[in-house]
Amino acid sequence: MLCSRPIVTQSKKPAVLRVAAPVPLRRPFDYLAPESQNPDRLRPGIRLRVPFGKREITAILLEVAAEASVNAEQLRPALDVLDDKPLLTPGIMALCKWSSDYYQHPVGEVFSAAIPKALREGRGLSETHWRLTTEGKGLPEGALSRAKSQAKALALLQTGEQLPEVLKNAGISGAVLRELTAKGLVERCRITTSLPSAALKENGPPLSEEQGSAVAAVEWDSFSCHLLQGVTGSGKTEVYLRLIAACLDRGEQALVLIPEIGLTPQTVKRFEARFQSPVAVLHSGLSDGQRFAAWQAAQSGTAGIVMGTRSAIFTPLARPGLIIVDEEHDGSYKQQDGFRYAARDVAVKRAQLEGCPVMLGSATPSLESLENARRERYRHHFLRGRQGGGELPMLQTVDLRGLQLNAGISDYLMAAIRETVEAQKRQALLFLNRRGFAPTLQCHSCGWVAGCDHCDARLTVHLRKRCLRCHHCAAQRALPAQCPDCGGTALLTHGLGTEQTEEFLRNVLSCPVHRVDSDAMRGVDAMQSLLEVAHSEEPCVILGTQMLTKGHHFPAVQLVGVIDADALLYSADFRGEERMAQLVVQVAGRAGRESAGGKVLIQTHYPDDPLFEALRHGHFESITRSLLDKRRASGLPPYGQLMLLRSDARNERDGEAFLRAVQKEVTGFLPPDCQLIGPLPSAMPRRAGRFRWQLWCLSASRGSAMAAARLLVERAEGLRKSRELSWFIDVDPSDVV
Ligand SMILES: Nc1ncnc2c1ncn2[C@@H]1O[C@H](COP(=O)(O)OP(=O)(O)OP(=O)(O)O)[C@@H](O)[C@H]1O
Ligand SMILES: [Zn+2]
Repeated sequence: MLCSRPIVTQSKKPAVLRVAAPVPLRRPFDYLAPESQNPDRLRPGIRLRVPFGKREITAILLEVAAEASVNAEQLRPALDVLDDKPLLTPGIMALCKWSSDYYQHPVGEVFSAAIPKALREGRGLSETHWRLTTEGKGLPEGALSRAKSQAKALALLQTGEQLPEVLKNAGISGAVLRELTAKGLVERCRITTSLPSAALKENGPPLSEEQGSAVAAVEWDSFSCHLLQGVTGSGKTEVYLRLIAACLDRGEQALVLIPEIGLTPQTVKRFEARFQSPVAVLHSGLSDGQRFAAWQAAQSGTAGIVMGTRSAIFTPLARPGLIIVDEEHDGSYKQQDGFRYAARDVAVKRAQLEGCPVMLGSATPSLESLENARRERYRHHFLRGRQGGGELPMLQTVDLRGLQLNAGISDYLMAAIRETVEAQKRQALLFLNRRGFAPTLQCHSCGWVAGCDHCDARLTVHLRKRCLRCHHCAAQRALPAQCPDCGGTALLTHGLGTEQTEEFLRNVLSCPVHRVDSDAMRGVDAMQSLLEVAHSEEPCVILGTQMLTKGHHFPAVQLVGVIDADALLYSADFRGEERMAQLVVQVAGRAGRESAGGKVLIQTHYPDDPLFEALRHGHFESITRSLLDKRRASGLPPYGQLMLLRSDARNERDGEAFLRAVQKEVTGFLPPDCQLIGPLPSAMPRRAGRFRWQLWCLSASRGSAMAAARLLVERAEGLRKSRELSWFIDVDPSDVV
């Protein structure tokens, strides 16, 4: 940090502490060591309190350097050293530095992703944890069952040592622990690097040949990347469980990424049924205290298994041994704001840095991963058949041309729904990727259409809440009774949403209809109660958006209907077709998971489209092959590396002008295999009152892409711009619209 007066006047050249500070600037900052500080304590990965402008902040020590990057006489000393030993492991330190460089994001903000809030605010780590005494371990089962809290504490401690925070989060008070201590059953001890338990609570089923060879192919102790392509219900999770068992057996920890919070309770339950070792869970739905506890359990090594959504990839592990990324194709692995990383790609990098195996699993792998497998960078394993009694469902298209539709449903689909819920007493799952009642409201007298004042978009009619809502910004207003232009009272709705189909089905069916979309499913609990319904196996219809496609297990679903496949067919994004194929295969995969005779009906006006043709024959591989050919011809990912420089401004032309200026600055300096395209307006140019432009940069190699990213950011930072214009770089964007 710069300061006008010299603070240090020692003759010997003082050590320079280079830190990552949690500020939006793309560079590290230098400080002097606090006076009277033991230099042995100054190891990379510890936290320091440092002055920053007029504030004090917590920063992470990156390195002790010999030379300052500014005049050494201007350095200010750090105020305090907060940790005796590094909070972050060398693996995480290297990962954060790589991510900051690769995604061109400020290093301090990247480090913030790796540390829970409590620690960023300077709180200390626990130095002790609780464990059972010899007497506690010997206690017969059911002892203390009358003292509920005490019994609960003992049960938790039976799975291994526990941090005070973990016990507190489980509702166990200090008083309970004191009582147990007085009885000589538990004790508090300093945290040692004990190994997590490798014992199993239950053995899994004997593996199929394909499962067995995927497990056997994983070599330990060194980096290797595996792609497990297994049809829905083929036993991918069983492969993960076996690998985790082997990892725990080696005294190492496994990190498992899953795409959705909604999937966590289910998956955690399945893992906890298998292993003695505690599972530390990290996702965005946790309180700060819960997050702190889970993070510590991972970092100290007490949790053998660490499971979480996207950001869990930055959790330090005392002894990393295995990384698993389930549903690796899922869009939620890409962060869409701030630090825009792709957790699947970061996971592969992390495995490489930590020297451990990583397994990516999916029924519908991304084209990126398939191409890596084809080039033999990843080892490719297949699970081709279903396990556990299910058979892959039959897929059929329903030609909608000329057919009468009720709330989007043809008589043919309706008959199949009735057959399923009324005759077979099973469940039907219907997929419609649009929430609300209808996407358009129009005046029948003058043609007025309800549009958003802030976006280039129409407002969606939500009949139940009697309002119009923009699905792109937060705008909402009451449903008008009259046309605001001509006063006409005949207002029509066009198009279809889940609310409308739900209402129709409720009127014609006697069984329950459950709607699953982000309006109906607020919070983790809503999904849990839906899953309870699904597992109760009562005949019902489950109607929902892509929330339904996320790997949930619906044992009683016999019929899957895709109501409007055409809506998926045309997309402004070059990944549109890939997503559509993944979505259809995933949603189809919910049918017939535990019995034969599952059926999938896809309603479309284009039954001859080659995509449907291939899907009908169950040829996901032939679809991906033809999609890869198209990408190769256009040089798009995975054959070229894409990044976008995006701007966002209140004035219609500012963003374009800014990107043009950047383009001019870098022209002639980019690596020869990089190509700039644009500036182009976004597919929806105005959103939430701001105009959005993008400059594409397509590179033939990763090395050039990284060089180009650095240059683009450096030049963009150097340009003058209006205060209300903002810009950012998106490396490997998942959405380009
Ligand atoms: N080798 C096996 N023998 C018998 N049953 C198995 C075997 N492997 C898995 N199963 C069972 O088959 C069912 C599906 O397995 P699993 O959940 O592992 O599949 P998956 O591929 O992960 O499914 P998803 O489509 O949700 O990704 C489960 O009920 C599981 O217990
Ligand atoms: Zn809007």
